[in-house]
Amino acid sequence: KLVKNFYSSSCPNVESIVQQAVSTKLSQTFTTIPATLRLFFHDCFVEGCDASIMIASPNNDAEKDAPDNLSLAGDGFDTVIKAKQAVEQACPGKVSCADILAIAARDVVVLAGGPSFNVELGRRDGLISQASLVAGNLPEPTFNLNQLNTIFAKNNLSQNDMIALSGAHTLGFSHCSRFSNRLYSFSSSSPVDPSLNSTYALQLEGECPQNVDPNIAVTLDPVTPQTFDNVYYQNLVAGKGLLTSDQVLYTDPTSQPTIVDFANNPGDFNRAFIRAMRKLGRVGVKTGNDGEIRTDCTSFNS
Ligand code: HEM
Ligand SMILES: [Ca+2]
Ligand SMILES: [Ca+2]
Repeated sequence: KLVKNFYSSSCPNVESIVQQAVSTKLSQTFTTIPATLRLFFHDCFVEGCDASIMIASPNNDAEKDAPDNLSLAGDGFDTVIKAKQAVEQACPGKVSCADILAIAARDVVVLAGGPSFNVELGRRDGLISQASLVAGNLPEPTFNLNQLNTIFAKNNLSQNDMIALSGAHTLGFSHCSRFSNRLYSFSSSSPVDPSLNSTYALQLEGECPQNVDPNIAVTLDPVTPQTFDNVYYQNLVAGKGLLTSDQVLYTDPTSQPTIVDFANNPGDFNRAFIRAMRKLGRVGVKTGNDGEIRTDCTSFNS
């Protein structure tokens, strides 16, 4: 079981050390924020929140090498690596990479203007990281509501949690390939997804022309891409959800009332997001003598 003050005697300053490292990294690049938040999510959904995502393999067969993880921005990994190095200076061998990632994910939300919250700690680092274990465990941007609910339910997260966590798309970018079907090949009768706001669709066609350079990415929240706020939900109400999996949360009548609530009441969103982040942080955790405390987040202790 995780607890808030897990390191109060073994590494009392861990949270301020991590926060300092995250701030320094942020002063170098804004991508620190969305990259770290997404990294936490992808870690927790595969083998639990155990920093399995951090392992680097010389054979490119670790979790991070799986197709679903190739678009994770390097700055998220770098944030955790830097924070771990700073923590090791103060308290060598005490704090897991999994906990450092959980703290850093909270810190980036706060640094982007989002709500602050306590992070439960005591996770141990996993001993497994395999690319082959990723497929089927992460949601795809083409998922409908049922598919989203099913994959989140496997991780003890409710529809409400799933909707709140999707609010992370208030920050960051998506490559054109993840949604271009909505612009050019939606259906035989309508190449453009009719749930897309038509002005927004034209804007996206401008940013993502057919056969665009695969490195081009556009903001997930076209209005406030650098601020953690509830504008993501206001966008969905306006037909400005970038991914199918975003827009479906408003289109589907089952989830629409929650979207309208979060769009109108930022306090409701913030409370739901905090609760969901805590629950996400408990997924599949190893505690006690399970796993290990890695010295270097990118490799198992030998
Ligand atoms: C609900 C199901 C979800 C789906 C289908 C999904 C899918 C995606 C996709 C396709 C991208 C764009 C990747 C790229 O092309 O580079 C993305 C980006 C992102 N996702 Fe999600 N995601 C989901 C949930 C989440 C959750 C729960 C979080 C965190 C709590 C999250 C955080 C992010 C962030 C911050 C970015 C921007 C990354 C960056 O700019 O580097 N997503 N997501
Ligand atoms: Ca993991
Ligand atoms: Ca925003």
